[in-house]
Amino acid sequence: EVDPAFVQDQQHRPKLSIIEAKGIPEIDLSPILPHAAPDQYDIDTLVKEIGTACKEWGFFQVTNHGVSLSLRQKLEEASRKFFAQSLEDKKKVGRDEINPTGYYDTEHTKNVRDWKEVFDFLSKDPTFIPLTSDEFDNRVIQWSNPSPQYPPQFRIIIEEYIEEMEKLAYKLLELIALSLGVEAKRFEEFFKDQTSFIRFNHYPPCPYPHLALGVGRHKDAGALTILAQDDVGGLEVKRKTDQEWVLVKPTPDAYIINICDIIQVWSNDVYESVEHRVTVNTKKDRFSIPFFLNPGHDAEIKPLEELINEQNPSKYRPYKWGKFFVHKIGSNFKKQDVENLQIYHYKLS
Ligand SMILES: O=C(O)CCC(=O)C(=O)O
Ligand SMILES: [Fe+2]
Repeated sequence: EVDPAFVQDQQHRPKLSIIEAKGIPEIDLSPILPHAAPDQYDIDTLVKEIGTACKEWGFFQVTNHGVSLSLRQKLEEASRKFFAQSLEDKKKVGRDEINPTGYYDTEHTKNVRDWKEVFDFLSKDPTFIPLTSDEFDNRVIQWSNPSPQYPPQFRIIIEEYIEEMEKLAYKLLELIALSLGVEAKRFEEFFKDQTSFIRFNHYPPCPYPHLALGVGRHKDAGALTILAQDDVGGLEVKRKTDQEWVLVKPTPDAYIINICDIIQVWSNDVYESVEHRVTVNTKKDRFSIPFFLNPGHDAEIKPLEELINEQNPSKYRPYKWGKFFVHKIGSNFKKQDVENLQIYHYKLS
């Protein structure tokens, strides 16, 4: 018998026939590789491509991104070894309500349990974060990273990989800023005390792929996500043109990039954070590794002044990233009776 905690409402259950998202743009980043001689024409073309992808899909894949393939393979190998341990060993680096980093297997998305297990690791150790989501509570606490004992070197490999993710994320942010017509470094200031983290996902085979999801439909709350998926497939994106769920076909060595809620707000809805989800299958384990680029907890998020005017007024009321983040994390940790906080709750009507 399937545990009802995992069962999706009828209208959110996956279809068995899948549409392949051939349309998801694949973007070659070689014009901005460190050794590339900068050619203004190539860079302008790249910026246009990124702008179109952000507008039409909210998702794209990048190749020639400069991240070492052997480092990625080392990390993927370490992730498999970590999850292959006994539950008891994994729980030695388990998450709790005080320090929500490390291992856990009970995440909920929109109050339905996800068919997966996870290991989270922060970019910055310590990371400063508000104690509560109450806007009048000024107390700040520190989160720190777990110290996994197995596989050996796991921590060092993760730290090395995170450095690469940050470099790629900043390059992408510059291209996105240019595509919106603002200064390349416009977003830099928000990331001084960043709250970014990397997540290791393991989706075990599931006997009820028609009822459960690896991750239920959701939008990512931060600025930008850089995802490495393996060759199994399962990530689906809600296509903007017709609201159909389409599969993001695995491309070896490419990264999947998606615009998250904060860029949606900064751009005043020129770009949108797109819904996605992960389906599971009865036979294969699937592994993925998203890097979530998040600003400092104190960053105030609102549409960029350069993009609003009398004809095009701000569509959002400002919010503090840390408060939003803490609220979200609390609701993913356990099932709640109320609707979770979503970015549209900040929309001005
Ligand atoms: O596993 C995947 O492909 C995507 C996971 C995801 O969307 C998330 O962790 O936010
Ligand atoms: Fe996601």
